[in-house]
Amino acid sequence: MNGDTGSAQTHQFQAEVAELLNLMVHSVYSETDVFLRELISNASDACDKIRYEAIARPELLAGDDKLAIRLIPDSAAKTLTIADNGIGMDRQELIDNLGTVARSGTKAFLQGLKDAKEGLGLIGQFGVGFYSAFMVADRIEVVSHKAGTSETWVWISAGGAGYEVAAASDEQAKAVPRGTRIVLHLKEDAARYLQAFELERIVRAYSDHILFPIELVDDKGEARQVNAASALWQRAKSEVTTEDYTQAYRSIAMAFDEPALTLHYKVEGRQSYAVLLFVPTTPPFDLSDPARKGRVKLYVRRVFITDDADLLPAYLRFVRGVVDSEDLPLNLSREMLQNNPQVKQIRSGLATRVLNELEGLATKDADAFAKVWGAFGPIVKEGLYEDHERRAQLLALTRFSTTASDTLRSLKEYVADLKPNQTEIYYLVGDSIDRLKSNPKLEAARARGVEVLLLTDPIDAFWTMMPQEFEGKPLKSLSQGDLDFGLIPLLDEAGAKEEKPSSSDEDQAILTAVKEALGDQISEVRASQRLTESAACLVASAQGRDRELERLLARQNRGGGAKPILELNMKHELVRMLATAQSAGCGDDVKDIAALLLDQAHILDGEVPADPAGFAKRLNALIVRGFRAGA
Ligand SMILES: Nc1ncnc2c1ncn2[C@@H]1O[C@H](COP(=O)(O)OP(=O)(O)OP(=O)(O)O)[C@@H](O)[C@H]1O
Repeated sequence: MNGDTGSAQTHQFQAEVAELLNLMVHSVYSETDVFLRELISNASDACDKIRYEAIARPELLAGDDKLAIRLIPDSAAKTLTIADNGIGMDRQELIDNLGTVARSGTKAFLQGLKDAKEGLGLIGQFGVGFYSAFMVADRIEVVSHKAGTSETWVWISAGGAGYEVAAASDEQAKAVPRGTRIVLHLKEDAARYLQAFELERIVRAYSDHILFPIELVDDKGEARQVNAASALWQRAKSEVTTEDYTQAYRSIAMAFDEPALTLHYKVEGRQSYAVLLFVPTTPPFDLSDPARKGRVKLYVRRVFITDDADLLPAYLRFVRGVVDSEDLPLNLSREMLQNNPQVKQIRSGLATRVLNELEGLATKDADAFAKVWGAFGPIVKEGLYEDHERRAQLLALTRFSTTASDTLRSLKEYVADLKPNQTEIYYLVGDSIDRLKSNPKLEAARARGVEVLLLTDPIDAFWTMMPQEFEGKPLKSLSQGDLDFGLIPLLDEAGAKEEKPSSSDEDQAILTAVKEALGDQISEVRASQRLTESAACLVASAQGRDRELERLLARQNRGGGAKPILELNMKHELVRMLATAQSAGCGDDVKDIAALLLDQAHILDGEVPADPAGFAKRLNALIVRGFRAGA
C-alpha cells in the first residue's frame, strides 16, 4: 500500500494546459472520435516502454507479460475505461505529464487551434493527446501504478483550473497492479462511446495497426480483440492495400491527411530491415521546431526502441514511419545509436532511398511532386547547406521560381534553356517574389532574356553562400561581385548596341565624386553592368556575403555590416547630371544627388534609407531647385 495515504492534494494546471482544456471542454469540433486514438496511442507507448525496459530488467513484467490495451464501456456508470498494463506513472510523473505541456511552441499551437476551422488535425500532431479526452468527458480519473514500484496513485480532474492527486484506495490499487487505467465520465452527448460497435469502428479506423492487442470488454467481462495488431511493414507489398497504408500512416504519424508518398521495402543481405515511410500531404506541426527532430521510429525485431534515433537527416524530418531491424541488439543505448556502424549504414541507405523516391515521383508525376515540394521544399533545401554528399542530387530535386515562368522550374530545365554563351546560372535572393521581380539588378539579364532564379526562402541566403554548381555551371548571385553579360547577345540588338562600361575621364570623375560624397557608407562606387534602366543599385563584393544574408544577419544582430558596393548606371540621366553639376561647380548638388542615389538603391532592395528625414529633405530640395531652374 502507499506510504503516503494522506488526503488528496490539489494542483493548478500550467497556464497553457488550462487554456488548452478550456478549448477542449468547450470544443465545437464535431470529430471527437480522435480522443480514443490519442489514449490508445499513449497506452501503446506505455506498453512499448515497459517491453523495452524489461530487456534489461525482466522482473518488471513478472506475473503479467501479455501486454494489452483494454476498452471497458460501462453503460450503467456512463464511463469508458481505457486500461493498459504498460509502464505506468508514479505520483511525480502524473503531475509532470498530465499537468503541463512540455513541448515548445505551445502558444503558437494554441493560436493555430483557435484560428483553424478544422483544428483537429493539429491535436495529435502537437501531442496534447491526453487532454483531448475532455472533449467527451466531464471528469477523468487516472489510476496508475508504475512498474517496479509499490504505489498506486490517482489523478482526478473535471477540467477547469486544476486537478487532484491522491494515493489510491485499496480497491483501486487492486484493480491496477501495473500500468494505467483511465476512467472517462462521459458527457451526456458522448454516450455513443459506450456502444461496442462504435468503439470497434473507431479502433479499426484509427488504431488497427497498433502492435498490441486492443481488447473490447463486454458487459459480461469477456474480452475480444478488435484490432489487427500486425506489423504492416513486415507484410508483402502485394498484400497491402492503399487503404491499409493510409490507416497505418495515420496511426503511426498521428495524422489525418493522406500520405503523399509511401515507401515500403525490405533490405536483405549484410543487414536486414523493413522500412515503411510516408511523406505527408500537410506539413506536420513541429516542422519549424528549432530542435529539427525527425520522428521515424526504430524497432528491433518488432520491439519499439526509440523515435529519437535520427534515422533521417534533419532536412527530411517531415518523413514519418518505421524502420524495423532484424540485426541490431535490443539493448541499444544512446551512445550506441550515435556510433553504431549498422545504424549509420541504415541512415545512409534511408536518406538516399527517400531522395531517389522523390526524384522518381518528380519524373513520374510532376503535379504530385509539385505539391510535395510546395509543402516541404524549404525544409529539403536545408540539405543544400548541410549535406555535401548529396548536394548534387538535392539541387536536381529543387524547384525554383524564376523570371522565365509562372510555374516552378528545375535546374535541368534552366540549363536546357541557356542563352548563347551563357555559362552561369543566375539567381537573386530576397524576401518576396514581387519585390525581386522589380529589382533593378535584373535589368541587364532581362535585356538579354537570361532566366534568373528568384530565391525567397530564409534558408536560400545560407546555402547560396557556398559554391554551388549544376552540370558544370556555377550558380552566380546578381547582387554580388562582378558580372559580365558581355558575350550574351541582347534581345534587342538593333535598338541598343552593346557598350562596354564607360571609362572616360568624365565617368571616372563622377565615380570619384560620388565616393567622396558618400564616404565610408559604401566600400566602392563603380560603373554597373547589371543596370539598363535604373540609376543605381547596391551589391556585395565577390568575396563577401550576399546582400540578403548580410541583411538577415544584421536583423538578428549577428554580425553583418560589411559595406556594400554602389553601382551606377553611367547612361542614366540622373548620373549624367552629376557631371553637369560638377563642371558647374555645384558641390552641394553633387552631394545631394549622390546621397539620393544611395538612398534609392537601399529602397530598391526593400530597405529604409539610413536617414529617412534627410532623404525626404534632399529630394524636396532637389525638386524645388529643378522647378526654379526650369521656371
Ligand atoms: N497510459 C499511459 N501510460 C503511461 N504514461 C502515460 C499514459 N498516458 C499518458 N502518459 C504520459 O503522459 C504524457 C503526456 O501525454 P499526452 O498524450 O498529453 O502527450 P504525448 O503522448 O507525450 O504526445 P503525443 O500525443 O505527441 O505522443 C505522455 O508523454 C506519457 O509520458
